[in-house]
Amino acid sequence: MARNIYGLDLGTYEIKVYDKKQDSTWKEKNVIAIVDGKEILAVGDEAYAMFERTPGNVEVVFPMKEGVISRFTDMQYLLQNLLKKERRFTRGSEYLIAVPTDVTEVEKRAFFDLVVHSTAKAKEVSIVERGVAQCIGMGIDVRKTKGMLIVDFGAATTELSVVGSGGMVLNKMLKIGGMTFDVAVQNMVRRNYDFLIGRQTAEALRKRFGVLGGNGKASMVVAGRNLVVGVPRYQEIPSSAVRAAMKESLETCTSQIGQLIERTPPEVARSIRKNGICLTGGVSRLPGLDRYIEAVTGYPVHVAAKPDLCAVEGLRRMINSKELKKLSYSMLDENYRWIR
Ligand SMILES: Nc1ncnc2c1ncn2[C@@H]1O[C@H](COP(=O)(O)OP(=O)(O)OP(=O)(O)O)[C@@H](O)[C@H]1O
Repeated sequence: MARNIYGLDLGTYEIKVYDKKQDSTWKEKNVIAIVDGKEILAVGDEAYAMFERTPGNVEVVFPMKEGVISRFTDMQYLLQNLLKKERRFTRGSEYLIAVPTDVTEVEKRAFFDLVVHSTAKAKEVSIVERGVAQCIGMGIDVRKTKGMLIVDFGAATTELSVVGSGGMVLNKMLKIGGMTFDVAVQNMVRRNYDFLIGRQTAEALRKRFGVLGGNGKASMVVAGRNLVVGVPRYQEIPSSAVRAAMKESLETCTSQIGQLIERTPPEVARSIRKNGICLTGGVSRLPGLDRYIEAVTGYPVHVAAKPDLCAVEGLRRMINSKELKKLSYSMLDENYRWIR
């Protein structure tokens, strides 16, 4: 069978894949369900549907943690199964992988090993900084732009990338993301209401209320367990409490954005002021997040169309353009060095 080319954006929460042969993009949850510590029960969206609903002998695991692969074998199994699942998978294919910049060489190398040392038997593996892929995904000519600041609000990380003149100028990865907000909301509900809710309920609360907007008096009734009487109950949670729970993490993000801009060379910073800050990643869909960042930083803020698919869209464009492909690095190349 002729070789295929896959574009992979491996996120802590969701895997996004571009398949050149099918010319299609798909995404699935980066989750695996394991029975008795060894047998695989389900992968992807199917496994996520079991999250927090399984019996004691079934473990639902996220094989990536804070943007990097933490359970290599599980991740390898998961990816291979997702690629094969009802899709015409081609062994010995080519891979273009979007990787975070602010991680160690060993952590980057794991993305390479994932497809080379597996039954996928990749023939060629190239990588590109995720910030650069996202810039391309937004239709920006990275070779010509003098300065762009991309803030990728993911599930477990927020990656700040200053891109200019065809490459990465500055980059910083924060260990804050949608899951951090979910845990903060869960803790707030437990502390203020003696009430236990699951992560998916916390996620639903923050997605509904966001950061700004509305009349501030909205509330939502959620199911959970009352910790005083120890039985399942319903509890009304006001939007103000949810927003207060996310405040500290949001402030850390905006202060880090400010610090990165301060470290940016003046010429590049001037372009950022003109172009504004671009928000990508699933969490940038939070209602009011763009206006909040705009108010705190004083910079114009835009949210990318389909923000969670921005990087994989960039990979699609790179795979289909010889010129753009030059912005990636082959990991099989002896001269490969991540930082030029
Ligand atoms: N409409 C929405 N409102 C708010 N948050 C959302 C919305 N849709 C998705 N999210 C959040 O986006 C996150 C997933 O985004 P994304 O796919 O960019 O992350 P990821 O790439 O898997 O993670 P990371 O980049 O940290 O490794 C989840 O935390 C999810 O709750």
